[in-house]
Amino acid sequence: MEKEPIIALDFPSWEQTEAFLKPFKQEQLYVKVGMELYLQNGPFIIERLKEMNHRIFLDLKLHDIPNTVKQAMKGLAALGVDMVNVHAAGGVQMMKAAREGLDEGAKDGKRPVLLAVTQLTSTSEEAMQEDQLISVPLQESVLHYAKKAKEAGCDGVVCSVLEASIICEACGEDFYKVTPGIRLKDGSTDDQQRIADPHEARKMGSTMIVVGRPVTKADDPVASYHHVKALWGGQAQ
Ligand SMILES: O=C(O)c1cc(=O)[nH]c(=O)n1[C@@H]1O[C@H](COP(=O)(O)O)[C@@H](O)[C@H]1O
Repeated sequence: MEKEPIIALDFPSWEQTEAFLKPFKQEQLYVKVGMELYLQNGPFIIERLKEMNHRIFLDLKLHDIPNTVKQAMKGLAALGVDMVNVHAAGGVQMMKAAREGLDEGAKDGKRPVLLAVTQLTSTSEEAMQEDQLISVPLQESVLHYAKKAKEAGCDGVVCSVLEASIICEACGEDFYKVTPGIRLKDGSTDDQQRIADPHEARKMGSTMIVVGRPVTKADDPVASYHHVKALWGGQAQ
């Protein structure tokens, strides 16, 4: 279990990202750069965050034909980020290709951790069945994707806290269960459907939690981050 919650830096510009990070002073963080920030600013963002010694999950959720994903992953590995992801729905061949790309592009022999997104935490069982024409229960779909991700050589999955324990049983404790959809009991759920608080995440076997708006939109983001971290670490109720 990672001690640091991953903070989703869902901002449009470096200026806003820097302003958010400033009150954290010298604290070393684990941050997530997603589509919003990366696609508008590019690799420059990664360089800046690395200079600040933060660990980086580059969340671009690749989903394309195997060769395209392999070549893209080669480039992402060369950026020296710590973790990347693909959509498991791209299939076993695509996930294998992602892993090959990372192995080939790895910097100093250290490749990023590879995760596969199962069912997005914003997806309810009802929406999955209707939009994707999947008739099995959502947990079964998530578990199926987790097994396929393991078979393809991924290090773990992105799932909700609600599926972490069944994945643990099927794929082992060391297989990463990275869980977004983290909400505090008194907060808003926003567009998330499968949510849990940091304390529940720890009990259910998440390896890492990803938290965005409950921290980034809080009146006092540093205090909110430390509250989340204490709940996650079991130092608060
Ligand atoms: O891959 C992800 O990081 C991800 C997968 C998923 O199923 N659900 C999910 O919310 N995320 C990301 O996790 C973050 C959650 O942010 P908040 O909902 O603001 O806490 C966002 O940056 C999402 O892009």
